[in-house]
Amino acid sequence: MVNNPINNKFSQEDEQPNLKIVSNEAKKTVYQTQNLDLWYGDTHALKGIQLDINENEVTAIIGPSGCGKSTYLKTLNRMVELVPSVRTTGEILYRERNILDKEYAVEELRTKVGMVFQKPNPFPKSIYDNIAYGPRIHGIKNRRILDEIVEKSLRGAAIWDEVKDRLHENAYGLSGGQQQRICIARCLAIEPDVILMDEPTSALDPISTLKVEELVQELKKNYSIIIVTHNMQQAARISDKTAFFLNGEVIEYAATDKIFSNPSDKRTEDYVSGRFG
Ligand SMILES: Nc1ncnc2c1ncn2[C@@H]1O[C@H](COP(=O)(O)OP(=O)(O)OP(=O)(O)O)[C@@H](O)[C@H]1O
Repeated sequence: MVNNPINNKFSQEDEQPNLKIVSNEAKKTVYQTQNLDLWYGDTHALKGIQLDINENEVTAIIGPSGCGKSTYLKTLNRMVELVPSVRTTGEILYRERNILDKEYAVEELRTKVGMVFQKPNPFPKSIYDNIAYGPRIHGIKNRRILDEIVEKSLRGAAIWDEVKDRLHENAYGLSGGQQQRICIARCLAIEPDVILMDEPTSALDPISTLKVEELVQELKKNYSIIIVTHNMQQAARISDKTAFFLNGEVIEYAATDKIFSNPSDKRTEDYVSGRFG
């Protein structure tokens, strides 16, 4: 039977004096997922998910293909609603309000929660227009303000120096790794609270991957980051907490050190040690 990861994770860590003790007390919770179930038609893709996500941390979601990682991520900005057969029960509290409540305006949520996808997806526009796109939609027309936002966002995504002399060239002319950082900059331009990342480095070479990983570490000072990754070394390198999903359930959720060095559940141990998945 699956342990309740939320209720027992800290008490288990307290019993392990050599492990880093993670306290929830100092950090605020950005998302609280409570009894979340999700179906695509008859497919029960998420089962009884309980997960609290802290602000200013990197939370990694790991697990084998088809276990529900992307589905869970896409519930956090309600993108999953784009699939007509989707049905959900339970609650996802974002800053203490249930985003699954129909009264919660999805447009409002999307201004707070940005998303970066597996494949870099810049618009077929100039670098400048890619970053200015969101702010313009929100009514900002003043050129000087837009210039400031563009520079700040590109600096925030650690790509300003590489593109500052070619802001009006098409973003498609950049490398894949640069395009991904443009997409992160585009996300920052709307000043989100949370950044969701769905395997953001799986299409990138090792050097670009390293740059994005370093960037994630930097960004967590100001944002809460939730990242789906197949790359367990990446989860171990960059995340504070890790949730292990299997068959639509959260099997274990704890400090990343614990998940990778001393997991409580045999299935987590088998997965992180490469015995399946
Ligand atoms: N649009 C959809 N319509 C129907 N079923 C879906 C849809 N998207 C996902 N599923 C099903 O939901 C389950 C979870 O899929 P999901 O994509 O969330 O898994 P994942 O862990 O992200 O997988 P991967 O690592 O391969 O990306 C799977 O059984 C999948 O087939």
